[in-house]
Amino acid sequence: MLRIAVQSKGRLFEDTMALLAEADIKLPTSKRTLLTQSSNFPVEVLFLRDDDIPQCVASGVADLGIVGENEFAERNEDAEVVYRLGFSKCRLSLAIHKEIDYPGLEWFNGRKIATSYPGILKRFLKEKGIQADIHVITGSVEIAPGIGLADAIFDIVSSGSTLISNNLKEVEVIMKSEALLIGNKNMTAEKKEVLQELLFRLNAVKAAEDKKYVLMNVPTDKIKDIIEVLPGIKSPTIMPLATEGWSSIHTVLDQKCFWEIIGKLKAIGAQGILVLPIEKMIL
Ligand SMILES: Nc1ncnc2c1ncn2[C@@H]1O[C@H](COP(=O)(O)OP(=O)(O)OP(=O)(O)O)[C@@H](O)[C@H]1O
Ligand SMILES: O=P(O)(O)OC[C@H]1O[C@H](OP(=O)(O)OP(=O)(O)O)[C@H](O)[C@@H]1O
Ligand SMILES: [Mg+2]
Repeated sequence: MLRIAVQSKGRLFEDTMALLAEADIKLPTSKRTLLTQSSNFPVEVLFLRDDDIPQCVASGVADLGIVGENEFAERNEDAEVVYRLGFSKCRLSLAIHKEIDYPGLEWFNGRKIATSYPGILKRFLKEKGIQADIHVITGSVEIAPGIGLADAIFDIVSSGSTLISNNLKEVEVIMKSEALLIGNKNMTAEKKEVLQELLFRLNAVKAAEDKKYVLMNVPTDKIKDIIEVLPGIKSPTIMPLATEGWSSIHTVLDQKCFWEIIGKLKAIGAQGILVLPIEKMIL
């Protein structure tokens, strides 16, 4: 039985639970238990505040944890990154009042910086030789300069809208972050085996992300032209239609280049194009 520590509520909770569900790991839906077992896979889920997840995994109380890279870096605990999950993307940045002319990092010498990430900030400032005063605050960091609590902030930025609404501007990006699956370094061979199965499922889910299954009817004499514009996983499947001179082509397309390719297919003569979601993909 593998124990996975997951954020009990907050930014990571929904995407984490959705990912486990896509990997067909069934968990009871009633939320208020702190430890819950899957009914169809040998894992149990432990719900914690994200701050406590790295330590819990490093100490072996949990075998795995799903946590933001920022929080993992801040805690500096001895666990390993097992898989980069790709959601909850954000960055940790230094920001100052929007009207200040920013000359470069030396501006921070002698300034007071408010943050919930003192560990990462301290390491960064030391590496750059900047002497600043770190003021630890656990939330609403962006308000600090406006109320005279600090000259600058070091916090999470995603869209940047919190900075804008507090009259701040981002001047240095210190680290990029995404959700990570972290693991204890001393897992037993049995647990590692379950982890391999979990990773196999996560890979299948991730590989299918942003991919579409596309079916279309094409004039048989245009098949060669159509294949030239299709970047499918291998070669596309081609089947004759009942109507003489027509064929059906099936392939997988990346969402990113989807519209561009569909346009080209139509121009060549493809018709009746169907686009279906893909749940899992085993490569
Ligand atoms: N605006 C955002 N966009 C994308 N990801 C974010 C954003 N804000 C936070 N995150 C990521 O989600 C993680 C959890 O954020 P959340 O705000 O839920 O943390 P928290 O308030 O510390 O939660 P907890 O109550 O568990 O301690 C962060 O550590 C970060 O990795
Ligand atoms: O660049 P943005 O898209 O505006 O996102 C950044 C904000 O998101 C997070 O706060 P959250 O909304 O989770 O609220 P919190 O203060 O309760 O953590 C983070 O602490 C920033 O304040
Ligand atoms: Mg937290």
